[in-house]
Amino acid sequence: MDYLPSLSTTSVIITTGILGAVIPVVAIMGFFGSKNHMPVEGRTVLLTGASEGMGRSAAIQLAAKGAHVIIVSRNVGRLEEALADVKAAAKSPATQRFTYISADVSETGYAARVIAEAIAWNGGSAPDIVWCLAGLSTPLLWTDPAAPAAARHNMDVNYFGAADMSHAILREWLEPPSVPTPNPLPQEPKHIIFTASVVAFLAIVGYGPYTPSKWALRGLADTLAMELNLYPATPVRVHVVYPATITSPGLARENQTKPAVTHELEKDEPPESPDTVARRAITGLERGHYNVTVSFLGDLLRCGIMGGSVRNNWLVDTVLGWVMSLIYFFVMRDLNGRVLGWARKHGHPGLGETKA
Ligand SMILES: NC(=O)C1=CN([C@@H]2O[C@H](COP(=O)(O)OP(=O)(O)OC[C@H]3O[C@@H](n4cnc5c(N)ncnc54)[C@H](OP(=O)(O)O)[C@@H]3O)[C@@H](O)[C@H]2O)C=CC1
Ligand SMILES: CCCCCCCCCCCCCCCC(=O)[C@@H](N)CO
Repeated sequence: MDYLPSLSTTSVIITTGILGAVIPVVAIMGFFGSKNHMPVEGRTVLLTGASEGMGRSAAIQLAAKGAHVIIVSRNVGRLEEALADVKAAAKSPATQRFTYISADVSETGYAARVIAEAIAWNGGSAPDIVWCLAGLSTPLLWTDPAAPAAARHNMDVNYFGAADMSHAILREWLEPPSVPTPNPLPQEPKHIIFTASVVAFLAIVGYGPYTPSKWALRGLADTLAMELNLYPATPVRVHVVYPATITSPGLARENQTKPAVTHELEKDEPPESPDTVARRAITGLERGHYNVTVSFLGDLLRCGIMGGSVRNNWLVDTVLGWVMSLIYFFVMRDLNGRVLGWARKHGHPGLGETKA
């Protein structure tokens, strides 16, 4: 039996027609929504995982917008190099401040130390925005002997590294006022930003050690999005950014273990540079988006799995969600068919050798 047919032309025509009706609506709504929901000029931003890749690009772009910037990662040499580039991008070099803090986000207790050092450096005030970008991916088939240990490490860095930071910074931001003020002035919201991946919308073969750590971030963010309603006097916004493939040093590292069949399916999503992904993520954050995507495909995937997540635009997200329930009939036949076809062509992938 040939493996299942790929996307049929009918489905493409239907999809194009529906999206052709929706896209102008999206464009018009985007045009009128020009308020910046995450101003950074004069505010302090702390970014973990910002000495390389998307985090380094985001730090540079936020410095260019006037933010004071703290970058956090392990390797001091790379931190110093990245900080030089961040400083060079400053909008107002005479007044903006920059520093780095070396830390391993997989270590228990790192976050409290980093926040304490950040507050000491920042004149006694906590950072206004915290963006957790530190992460890695170890793609392996789940039967690979190295998969369980890789899964635990990916969870330690990608999930617990961000979860512990969100716990530490929320305890700073949500400290009850020493003197209760009956009518506090409206404050510019603080922001906690997680960085997941489109595989947290659509799981792909070969990412078993990685994908659950990014789905876990969605679960925590959705919980906080509801829980933060308990603190109306100190507004905090939570966001999750969902990149697809980024041509970063991390991509080169993960490709060393990535199964060939994973490469085959990933070809459908064109890779983007760290600068492009960071720029699109910041645009989504400035638009006030909760689940922030960096491509139209990513936004379709977002709408295909919203559940109780905060919507960016109820009308558009609902319509695209309906469309996606139709498209997924064809997409999942295509993706699963290609994996089945791969098995027919290449045979049993084996259980033994581990590349990690
Ligand atoms: N690359 C891709 O295709 C995709 C990446 N993502 C996600 O986007 C984020 C950025 O990815 P990418 O641009 O590829 O990043 P890179 O892998 O290129 O860079 C990772 C950064 O995080 C730091 N880091 C890694 N591990 C730790 C750790 N344990 N503690 C502290 N810092 C750490 C690294 O510095 P150091 O080693 O010195 O600690 C470096 O600054 C990650 O969360 C990733 O999972 C999402 C989708 C696709
Ligand atoms: C309309 C709907 C069409 C759906 C087509 C689906 C095509 C699959 C694209 C999967 C891309 C996976 C990128 C993973 C990036 C990542 O997180 C790793 N590089 C880890 O760093």
